[in-house]
Amino acid sequence: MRVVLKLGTSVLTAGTDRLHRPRLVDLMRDIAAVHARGHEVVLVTSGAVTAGWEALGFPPRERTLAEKQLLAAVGQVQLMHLYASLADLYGLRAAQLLLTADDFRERTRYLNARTTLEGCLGRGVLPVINENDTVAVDQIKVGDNDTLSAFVANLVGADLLLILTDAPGLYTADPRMDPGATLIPVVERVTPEVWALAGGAGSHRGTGGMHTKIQAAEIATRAGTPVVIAPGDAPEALRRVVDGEALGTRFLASGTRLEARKRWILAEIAQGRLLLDDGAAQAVRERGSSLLPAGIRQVEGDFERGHTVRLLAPDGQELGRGLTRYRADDLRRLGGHHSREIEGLLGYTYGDEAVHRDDLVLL
Ligand SMILES: Nc1ncnc2c1ncn2[C@@H]1O[C@H](COP(=O)(O)OP(=O)(O)O)[C@@H](O)[C@H]1O
Ligand SMILES: N[C@@H](CCC(=O)OP(=O)(O)O)C(=O)O
Repeated sequence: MRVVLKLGTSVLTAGTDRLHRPRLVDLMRDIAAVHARGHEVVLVTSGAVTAGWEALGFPPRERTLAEKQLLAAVGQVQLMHLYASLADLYGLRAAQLLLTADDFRERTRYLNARTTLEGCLGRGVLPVINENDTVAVDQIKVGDNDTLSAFVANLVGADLLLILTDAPGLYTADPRMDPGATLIPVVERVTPEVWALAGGAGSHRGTGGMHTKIQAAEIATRAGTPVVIAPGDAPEALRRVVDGEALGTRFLASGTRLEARKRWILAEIAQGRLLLDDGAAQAVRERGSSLLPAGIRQVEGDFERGHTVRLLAPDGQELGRGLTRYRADDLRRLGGHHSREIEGLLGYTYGDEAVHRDDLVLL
Protein backbone atom coordinates (compact mmCIF):
# COMPACT_ATOMS: atom_id res chain seq x y z
CA MET A 1 0.00 0.00 0.00
CA ARG A 2 1.20 3.49 -0.81
CA VAL A 3 0.26 5.85 2.00
CA VAL A 4 0.58 9.60 2.38
CA LEU A 5 0.72 10.50 6.08
CA LYS A 6 0.05 14.12 7.06
CA LEU A 7 1.13 15.29 10.49
CA GLY A 8 -0.28 18.62 11.67
CA THR A 9 1.43 21.03 14.05
CA SER A 10 -1.18 20.05 16.61
CA VAL A 11 0.10 16.45 16.53
CA LEU A 12 3.82 17.28 16.50
CA THR A 13 3.50 19.61 19.48
CA ALA A 14 1.01 17.43 21.40
CA GLY A 15 -0.71 20.62 22.48
CA THR A 16 2.44 22.30 23.78
CA ASP A 17 4.43 25.23 22.37
CA ARG A 18 7.25 23.11 21.03
CA LEU A 19 7.91 19.96 19.05
CA HIS A 20 7.10 17.09 21.35
CA ARG A 21 10.07 14.70 21.07
CA PRO A 22 8.43 11.64 22.65
CA ARG A 23 5.50 12.05 20.25
CA LEU A 24 7.89 12.22 17.30
CA VAL A 25 9.60 9.02 18.45
CA ASP A 26 6.23 7.25 18.61
CA LEU A 27 5.28 8.49 15.15
CA MET A 28 8.58 7.43 13.60
CA ARG A 29 8.33 3.99 15.20
CA ASP A 30 4.88 3.63 13.68
CA ILE A 31 6.16 4.72 10.25
CA ALA A 32 9.12 2.34 10.45
CA ALA A 33 6.89 -0.58 11.42
CA VAL A 34 4.58 -0.01 8.46
CA HIS A 35 7.54 0.49 6.16
CA ALA A 36 9.12 -2.74 7.37
CA ARG A 37 5.99 -4.59 6.30
CA GLY A 38 6.52 -3.48 2.71
CA HIS A 39 4.25 -0.46 2.55
CA GLU A 40 5.44 2.82 1.05
CA VAL A 41 5.08 5.93 3.20
CA VAL A 42 5.28 9.57 2.12
CA LEU A 43 5.30 12.02 5.00
CA VAL A 44 3.79 15.50 4.71
CA THR A 45 4.75 17.42 7.80
CA SER A 46 3.92 20.77 9.34
CA GLY A 47 5.74 22.19 12.35
CA ALA A 48 8.52 24.29 10.79
CA VAL A 49 7.13 27.60 12.06
CA THR A 50 6.67 26.24 15.57
CA ALA A 51 10.13 24.66 15.54
CA GLY A 52 11.65 27.99 14.44
CA TRP A 53 9.85 29.82 17.21
CA GLU A 54 11.24 27.34 19.71
CA ALA A 55 14.78 27.53 18.26
CA LEU A 56 14.83 31.32 18.56
CA GLY A 57 13.73 31.21 22.19
CA PHE A 58 10.00 32.02 21.78
CA PRO A 59 10.25 35.71 20.73
CA PRO A 60 6.96 37.70 20.82
CA ARG A 61 4.93 36.74 17.73
CA GLU A 62 4.24 39.38 15.08
CA ARG A 63 2.23 37.09 12.77
CA THR A 64 3.46 38.77 9.61
CA LEU A 65 4.43 36.91 6.46
CA ALA A 66 8.07 37.95 6.95
CA GLU A 67 8.07 36.50 10.46
CA LYS A 68 6.47 33.26 9.35
CA GLN A 69 9.05 32.88 6.59
CA LEU A 70 11.92 33.53 8.96
CA LEU A 71 10.59 31.07 11.53
CA ALA A 72 10.02 28.46 8.83
CA ALA A 73 13.57 28.95 7.50
CA VAL A 74 15.01 28.39 10.97
CA GLY A 75 12.57 25.68 11.96
CA GLN A 76 12.66 23.54 8.83
CA VAL A 77 16.30 22.65 9.59
CA GLN A 78 15.41 21.71 13.17
CA LEU A 79 12.44 19.68 12.01
CA MET A 80 14.46 17.78 9.42
CA HIS A 81 17.28 17.23 11.86
CA LEU A 82 14.83 15.53 14.19
CA TYR A 83 13.24 13.44 11.44
CA ALA A 84 16.60 12.40 10.01
CA SER A 85 17.94 11.34 13.44
CA LEU A 86 14.78 9.48 14.36
CA ALA A 87 14.58 7.78 10.97
CA ASP A 88 18.19 6.74 11.47
CA LEU A 89 17.32 5.13 14.81
CA TYR A 90 14.86 2.91 12.99
CA GLY A 91 17.19 2.20 10.06
CA LEU A 92 15.42 4.50 7.63
CA ARG A 93 16.77 7.25 5.36
CA ALA A 94 14.80 10.48 5.12
CA ALA A 95 14.73 12.88 2.15
CA GLN A 96 13.43 16.45 2.14
CA LEU A 97 11.13 17.95 -0.51
CA LEU A 98 9.93 21.53 -0.15
CA LEU A 99 7.10 22.16 -2.57
CA THR A 100 4.73 24.95 -3.40
CA ALA A 101 1.73 25.48 -5.69
CA ASP A 102 3.80 26.04 -8.84
CA ASP A 103 5.29 22.58 -8.46
CA PHE A 104 1.82 21.15 -9.07
CA ARG A 105 0.79 23.71 -11.66
CA GLU A 106 3.73 23.51 -14.04
CA ARG A 107 3.86 20.22 -15.87
CA THR A 108 7.68 20.01 -15.94
CA ARG A 109 8.08 20.77 -12.26
CA TYR A 110 5.27 18.36 -11.44
CA LEU A 111 6.97 15.58 -13.39
CA ASN A 112 10.31 16.32 -11.72
CA ALA A 113 8.78 16.22 -8.26
CA ARG A 114 7.11 12.94 -9.15
CA THR A 115 10.35 11.46 -10.46
CA THR A 116 12.13 12.39 -7.23
CA LEU A 117 9.35 10.93 -5.11
CA GLU A 118 9.25 7.71 -7.12
CA GLY A 119 13.04 7.56 -6.84
CA CYS A 120 12.83 7.83 -3.05
CA LEU A 121 10.11 5.20 -2.77
CA GLY A 122 11.95 2.88 -5.14
CA ARG A 123 14.98 2.96 -2.84
CA GLY A 124 13.04 2.64 0.38
CA VAL A 125 13.76 6.25 1.36
CA LEU A 126 11.17 8.16 3.41
CA PRO A 127 10.24 11.42 1.63
CA VAL A 128 9.45 14.22 4.10
CA ILE A 129 7.51 17.05 2.48
CA ASN A 130 6.56 20.52 3.66
CA GLU A 131 5.50 23.64 1.84
CA ASN A 132 8.42 25.87 0.88
CA ASP A 133 7.22 28.61 3.22
CA THR A 134 10.32 30.77 2.77
CA VAL A 135 9.40 31.58 -0.84
CA ALA A 136 5.66 30.94 -0.79
CA VAL A 137 3.75 34.19 -0.93
CA ASP A 138 -0.03 34.21 -1.38
CA GLN A 139 -0.03 33.94 -5.18
CA ILE A 140 2.07 30.80 -5.35
CA LYS A 141 1.41 28.95 -2.14
CA VAL A 142 -0.82 25.99 -1.52
CA GLY A 143 -1.44 27.65 1.84
CA ASP A 144 -2.03 24.74 4.18
CA ASN A 145 -0.55 21.29 4.52
CA ASP A 146 -3.89 19.46 4.44
CA THR A 147 -4.39 20.58 0.85
CA LEU A 148 -0.70 19.99 0.13
CA SER A 149 -1.06 16.40 1.36
CA ALA A 150 -4.00 15.84 -1.01
CA PHE A 151 -1.96 17.20 -3.93
CA VAL A 152 0.87 14.87 -2.93
CA ALA A 153 -1.54 11.91 -2.66
CA ASN A 154 -2.67 12.63 -6.22
CA LEU A 155 0.90 13.10 -7.39
CA VAL A 156 2.00 9.66 -6.20
CA GLY A 157 -1.33 7.92 -6.81
CA ALA A 158 -1.68 7.01 -3.12
CA ASP A 159 -3.90 4.17 -1.91
CA LEU A 160 -4.61 6.09 1.27
CA LEU A 161 -4.22 9.59 2.68
CA LEU A 162 -4.07 9.58 6.49
CA ILE A 163 -4.36 12.99 8.16
CA LEU A 164 -3.47 12.89 11.84
CA THR A 165 -4.65 15.79 13.97
CA ASP A 166 -5.63 16.71 17.53
CA ALA A 167 -9.30 15.84 17.04
CA PRO A 168 -10.49 12.20 17.04
CA GLY A 169 -11.94 12.68 13.54
CA LEU A 170 -14.70 14.71 11.91
CA TYR A 171 -17.38 15.59 14.43
CA THR A 172 -20.93 16.79 13.90
CA ALA A 173 -19.64 20.18 15.12
CA ASP A 174 -16.32 21.56 16.35
CA PRO A 175 -15.89 19.50 19.56
CA ARG A 176 -14.15 22.44 21.23
CA MET A 177 -17.27 24.53 20.82
CA ASP A 178 -19.95 21.91 21.19
CA PRO A 179 -19.43 19.24 23.89
CA GLY A 180 -22.40 17.26 22.54
CA ALA A 181 -20.78 16.75 19.12
CA THR A 182 -20.30 13.14 18.00
CA LEU A 183 -17.85 11.39 15.70
CA ILE A 184 -18.85 10.67 12.09
CA PRO A 185 -17.19 7.33 11.29
CA VAL A 186 -17.76 7.31 7.51
CA VAL A 187 -18.35 10.03 4.95
CA GLU A 188 -19.53 8.61 1.64
CA ARG A 189 -19.40 11.88 -0.23
CA VAL A 190 -18.27 15.41 0.55
CA THR A 191 -21.60 17.21 0.28
CA PRO A 192 -22.50 20.79 1.29
CA GLU A 193 -23.82 19.27 4.57
CA VAL A 194 -20.36 17.88 5.31
CA TRP A 195 -18.76 21.25 4.54
CA ALA A 196 -21.13 22.90 6.99
CA LEU A 197 -19.71 20.82 9.88
CA ALA A 198 -16.23 22.26 9.54
CA GLY A 199 -14.91 24.82 11.97
CA GLY A 200 -11.57 26.63 11.89
CA ALA A 201 -8.25 25.70 13.47
CA GLY A 202 -8.35 24.36 17.01
CA SER A 203 -5.39 26.36 18.23
CA HIS A 204 -3.33 29.35 17.23
CA ARG A 205 -0.77 26.89 15.90
CA GLY A 206 -2.88 25.00 13.37
CA THR A 207 -3.82 26.31 9.92
CA GLY A 208 -7.28 25.85 8.50
CA GLY A 209 -8.83 23.46 11.04
CA MET A 210 -11.36 20.93 9.74
CA HIS A 211 -12.18 23.09 6.75
CA THR A 212 -8.87 22.43 4.99
CA LYS A 213 -9.08 18.75 5.96
CA ILE A 214 -12.44 18.42 4.24
CA GLN A 215 -11.03 20.22 1.24
CA ALA A 216 -8.15 17.75 1.21
CA ALA A 217 -10.61 14.86 1.51
CA GLU A 218 -12.59 16.19 -1.43
CA ILE A 219 -9.53 16.57 -3.67
CA ALA A 220 -8.12 13.13 -2.86
CA THR A 221 -11.36 11.12 -2.86
CA ARG A 222 -12.36 12.61 -6.21
CA ALA A 223 -9.15 11.21 -7.67
CA GLY A 224 -9.89 7.80 -6.15
CA THR A 225 -7.85 7.92 -2.93
CA PRO A 226 -9.71 7.24 0.35
CA VAL A 227 -8.89 9.62 3.20
CA VAL A 228 -8.85 8.99 6.94
CA ILE A 229 -8.79 11.77 9.54
CA ALA A 230 -7.67 10.25 12.82
CA PRO A 231 -6.31 11.25 16.23
CA GLY A 232 -2.55 11.78 16.30
CA ASP A 233 -2.33 10.62 19.91
CA ALA A 234 -3.76 7.16 19.20
CA PRO A 235 -0.97 4.57 19.58
CA GLU A 236 0.15 3.08 16.24
CA ALA A 237 -2.48 5.04 14.33
CA LEU A 238 -0.78 4.50 10.97
CA ARG A 239 -0.39 0.74 11.36
CA ARG A 240 -3.95 0.36 12.56
CA VAL A 241 -5.46 2.33 9.70
CA VAL A 242 -3.28 0.53 7.15
CA ASP A 243 -4.52 -2.75 8.68
CA GLY A 244 -8.07 -1.60 8.05
CA GLU A 245 -9.10 -0.76 11.60
CA ALA A 246 -11.89 1.83 11.81
CA LEU A 247 -10.17 4.77 13.48
CA GLY A 248 -11.40 8.34 13.16
CA THR A 249 -13.38 9.30 10.07
CA ARG A 250 -13.03 7.55 6.72
CA PHE A 251 -13.94 9.39 3.53
CA LEU A 252 -14.69 6.88 0.80
CA ALA A 253 -13.13 7.33 -2.63
CA SER A 254 -15.76 8.78 -4.92
CA GLY A 255 -14.38 7.36 -8.13
CA THR A 256 -11.99 4.83 -9.50
CA ARG A 257 -8.35 5.81 -9.55
CA LEU A 258 -7.84 8.16 -12.44
CA GLU A 259 -4.89 7.78 -14.67
CA ALA A 260 -1.90 9.90 -13.68
CA ARG A 261 -2.46 12.67 -16.19
CA LYS A 262 -6.07 13.19 -15.14
CA ARG A 263 -5.05 13.21 -11.51
CA TRP A 264 -2.63 15.96 -12.35
CA ILE A 265 -5.37 18.00 -13.96
CA LEU A 266 -7.56 17.64 -10.87
CA ALA A 267 -4.72 18.25 -8.45
CA GLU A 268 -3.86 21.53 -10.04
CA ILE A 269 -5.33 24.78 -8.83
CA ALA A 270 -7.68 25.97 -11.59
CA GLN A 271 -6.50 29.30 -12.95
CA GLY A 272 -9.58 30.35 -14.84
CA ARG A 273 -13.15 29.63 -15.86
CA LEU A 274 -14.69 29.12 -19.25
CA LEU A 275 -18.42 29.70 -19.50
CA LEU A 276 -19.86 27.53 -22.29
CA ASP A 277 -23.00 27.92 -24.38
CA ASP A 278 -25.73 25.28 -24.28
CA GLY A 279 -24.51 23.33 -27.28
CA ALA A 280 -20.93 23.10 -26.06
CA ALA A 281 -22.02 22.19 -22.52
CA GLN A 282 -24.16 19.37 -23.89
CA ALA A 283 -21.41 18.09 -26.19
CA VAL A 284 -18.87 18.08 -23.37
CA ARG A 285 -21.21 16.57 -20.79
CA GLU A 286 -22.98 13.96 -22.89
CA ARG A 287 -20.45 13.01 -25.52
CA GLY A 288 -17.19 13.85 -23.78
CA SER A 289 -16.33 16.04 -26.77
CA SER A 290 -13.43 18.45 -26.97
CA LEU A 291 -14.30 22.08 -26.31
CA LEU A 292 -14.01 24.26 -29.42
CA PRO A 293 -13.61 28.05 -29.19
CA ALA A 294 -17.03 28.44 -30.87
CA GLY A 295 -18.75 27.17 -27.70
CA ILE A 296 -17.08 29.62 -25.29
CA ARG A 297 -19.26 32.54 -24.20
CA GLN A 298 -17.05 34.07 -21.55
CA VAL A 299 -13.50 33.75 -20.23
CA GLU A 300 -12.64 34.58 -16.62
CA GLY A 301 -9.21 34.82 -15.04
CA ASP A 302 -5.69 35.14 -16.27
CA PHE A 303 -4.05 31.92 -17.38
CA GLU A 304 -1.41 30.62 -19.75
CA ARG A 305 -1.53 27.84 -22.31
CA GLY A 306 -1.32 24.51 -20.46
CA HIS A 307 -2.96 25.74 -17.25
CA THR A 308 -6.04 24.11 -15.74
CA VAL A 309 -9.39 25.82 -16.23
CA ARG A 310 -12.89 25.03 -15.03
CA LEU A 311 -15.59 24.45 -17.64
CA LEU A 312 -18.98 25.82 -16.61
CA ALA A 313 -22.42 25.20 -18.11
CA PRO A 314 -24.63 28.27 -18.74
CA ASP A 315 -26.33 27.67 -15.35
CA GLY A 316 -22.94 27.91 -13.61
CA GLN A 317 -22.62 24.18 -12.88
CA GLU A 318 -19.04 22.93 -13.14
CA LEU A 319 -18.81 20.29 -15.88
CA GLY A 320 -15.18 19.45 -15.52
CA ARG A 321 -11.63 20.68 -15.65
CA GLY A 322 -9.11 20.63 -18.42
CA LEU A 323 -5.86 21.97 -19.74
CA THR A 324 -6.34 24.90 -22.05
CA ARG A 325 -4.45 25.01 -25.34
CA TYR A 326 -4.70 28.81 -25.53
CA ARG A 327 -3.96 31.56 -23.04
CA ALA A 328 -6.77 33.63 -21.53
CA ASP A 329 -6.40 36.64 -23.85
CA ASP A 330 -6.34 34.40 -26.92
CA LEU A 331 -9.54 32.67 -25.82
CA ARG A 332 -11.21 36.03 -25.24
CA ARG A 333 -10.58 36.77 -28.93
CA LEU A 334 -11.51 33.30 -30.13
CA GLY A 335 -14.73 32.82 -28.10
CA GLY A 336 -17.71 32.27 -30.42
CA HIS A 337 -15.54 31.86 -33.51
CA HIS A 338 -15.16 28.82 -35.73
CA SER A 339 -11.85 26.98 -35.37
CA ARG A 340 -10.90 27.71 -39.00
CA GLU A 341 -10.71 31.41 -38.02
CA ILE A 342 -8.08 30.83 -35.29
CA GLU A 343 -5.03 31.48 -37.44
CA GLY A 344 -6.53 34.62 -38.97
CA LEU A 345 -7.45 36.03 -35.55
CA LEU A 346 -4.23 35.21 -33.69
CA GLY A 347 -1.63 34.84 -36.44
CA TYR A 348 -0.89 31.29 -35.20
CA THR A 349 -2.72 28.19 -34.12
CA TYR A 350 -2.26 25.42 -31.55
CA GLY A 351 -5.02 23.35 -33.12
CA ASP A 352 -8.80 23.46 -33.38
CA GLU A 353 -9.62 22.75 -29.73
CA ALA A 354 -9.62 25.15 -26.80
CA VAL A 355 -9.57 22.13 -24.45
CA HIS A 356 -8.92 18.74 -26.05
CA ARG A 357 -10.95 15.78 -24.77
CA ASP A 358 -7.70 14.00 -23.80
CA ASP A 359 -6.94 16.89 -21.45
CA LEU A 360 -10.41 17.02 -19.96
CA VAL A 361 -11.71 15.42 -16.75
CA LEU A 362 -15.49 15.45 -16.36
CA LEU A 363 -16.80 15.73 -12.81
N1 LIG B 1 -16.45 19.39 12.84
C1 LIG B 1 -15.24 19.30 13.43
N2 LIG B 1 -14.80 18.09 13.86
C2 LIG B 1 -13.58 17.97 14.45
N3 LIG B 1 -12.73 19.00 14.64
C3 LIG B 1 -13.10 20.24 14.21
C4 LIG B 1 -14.36 20.43 13.57
N4 LIG B 1 -14.44 21.75 13.24
C5 LIG B 1 -13.29 22.33 13.65
N5 LIG B 1 -12.47 21.44 14.24
C6 LIG B 1 -11.16 21.78 14.82
O1 LIG B 1 -10.10 21.46 13.91
C7 LIG B 1 -8.92 21.31 14.69
C8 LIG B 1 -7.80 20.60 13.90
O2 LIG B 1 -7.28 21.45 12.88
P1 LIG B 1 -5.91 22.30 13.08
O3 LIG B 1 -5.98 23.06 14.37
O4 LIG B 1 -5.68 23.07 11.82
O5 LIG B 1 -4.85 21.16 13.32
P2 LIG B 1 -3.61 20.58 12.48
O6 LIG B 1 -2.40 21.27 13.03
O7 LIG B 1 -3.63 19.11 12.82
O8 LIG B 1 -3.83 20.83 11.01
C9 LIG B 1 -9.41 20.55 15.91
O9 LIG B 1 -8.63 20.83 17.04
C10 LIG B 1 -10.86 21.04 16.11
O10 LIG B 1 -11.00 21.94 17.18
N1 LIG C 1 4.16 24.80 6.56
C1 LIG C 1 3.76 25.18 7.91
C2 LIG C 1 2.48 24.46 8.35
C3 LIG C 1 1.23 24.90 7.67
C4 LIG C 1 -0.02 24.08 8.10
O1 LIG C 1 -0.88 23.77 7.31
O2 LIG C 1 -0.06 23.72 9.44
P1 LIG C 1 -1.09 22.61 10.09
O3 LIG C 1 -2.50 23.14 10.03
O4 LIG C 1 -0.59 22.44 11.48
O5 LIG C 1 -0.95 21.36 9.28
C5 LIG C 1 4.86 24.80 8.91
O6 LIG C 1 5.67 23.91 8.61
O7 LIG C 1 4.91 25.37 9.98
